[in-house]
Amino acid sequence: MNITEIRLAKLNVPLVTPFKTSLRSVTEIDDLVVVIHTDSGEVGYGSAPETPLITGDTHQSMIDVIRNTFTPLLVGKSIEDTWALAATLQQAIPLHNSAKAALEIALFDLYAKRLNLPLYQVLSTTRAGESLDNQSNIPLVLKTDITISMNDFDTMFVDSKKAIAQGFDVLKVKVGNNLQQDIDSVIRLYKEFGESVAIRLDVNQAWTAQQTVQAAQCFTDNHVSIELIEQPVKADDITGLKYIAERTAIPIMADESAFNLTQVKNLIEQQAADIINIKLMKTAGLTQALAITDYCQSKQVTCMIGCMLEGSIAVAAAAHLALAKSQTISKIDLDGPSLGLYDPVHGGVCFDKANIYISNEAGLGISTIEGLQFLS
Ligand SMILES: C[C@H](N)C(=O)N[C@H](CCC(=O)O)C(=O)O
Ligand SMILES: [Mg+2]
Repeated sequence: MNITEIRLAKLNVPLVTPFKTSLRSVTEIDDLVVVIHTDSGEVGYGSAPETPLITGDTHQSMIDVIRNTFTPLLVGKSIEDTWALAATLQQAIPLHNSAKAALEIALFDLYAKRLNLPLYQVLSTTRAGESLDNQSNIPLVLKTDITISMNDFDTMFVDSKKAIAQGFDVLKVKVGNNLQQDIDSVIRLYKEFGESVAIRLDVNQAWTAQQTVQAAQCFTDNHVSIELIEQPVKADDITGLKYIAERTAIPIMADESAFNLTQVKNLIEQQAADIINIKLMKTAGLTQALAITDYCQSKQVTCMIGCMLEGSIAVAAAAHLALAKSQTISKIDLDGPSLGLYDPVHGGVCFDKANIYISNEAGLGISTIEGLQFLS
């Protein structure tokens, strides 16, 4: 099975409600879709959103690097060599993690189809040629949290109530607006809903280390139980993360500080983070995400599988990874597709509010995608 062509398309899905973090506010899922064609007629799908404030990648930068750098490296190559092709992609040029992620996902979709295995079974191996774990007894369902966007308290209250009514039992509450307002909103949300759901916070880098310790102390003083605080300080402020981790019992999760294995090792060695949020758009795809989960498993560090605001092609790959590495990835933040008004991707992984059902179809199992707008 040889690669003949790589086509690119846009795929947009309006959101049920605007997605607001301390970094950005958006009203639709906006993905670049990669379609890898082969001489057997089989196609592989991958996708990536643009998150320039986090990854530095825009759709235009992805289009340029895929067309100019990656396509010439892949066309004509055999899908049998997917592990080597992924290594070639990673080494070809620094950065461009989102483009690499979309391509790796499409390559592994094809590779798993070639092996006639669901992707999670392929990811249960760590490299080509290893025998597959017997995964037949694992349940093929994951439960995701849901993002509660950063808004005034009344809006966050309504959004939380609706999410709980839909069956979500973990709220990922976005904060990072104004410290006192953040603290007040979280305390009030906890008093309203803390009995029935877990509450995790994502600050998206908006607090200082001192503010984080102050907020954590307020939560403790008010008997507010917070599951974890995600990326409270700037991505490069590892000293700040360590300062916080030394002063609060609330687990601290690294997100924007943890793109690659080197950063993850440093965070864990320095005891600057308790939990690592793995996202394929940060790790440049599946291979480095596997290396990070293997390392975290060896250090008995818990991981979350996360996503950007993105649709169900790449998030399906993340769900397969979570299933393959469920011993280490015990927290799931794969709510991107559920935040959309509908899912244009059919077959394979089904995102049904809090539940993510993973099928045993080969690869990602995608049958059709509605509304793809191919780029010329
Ligand atoms: C969508 C997911 N629950 C989430 O919150 N991801 C963000 C980044 C999303 C973005 O800005 O696209 C995160 O964990 O920081
Ligand atoms: Mg985050």
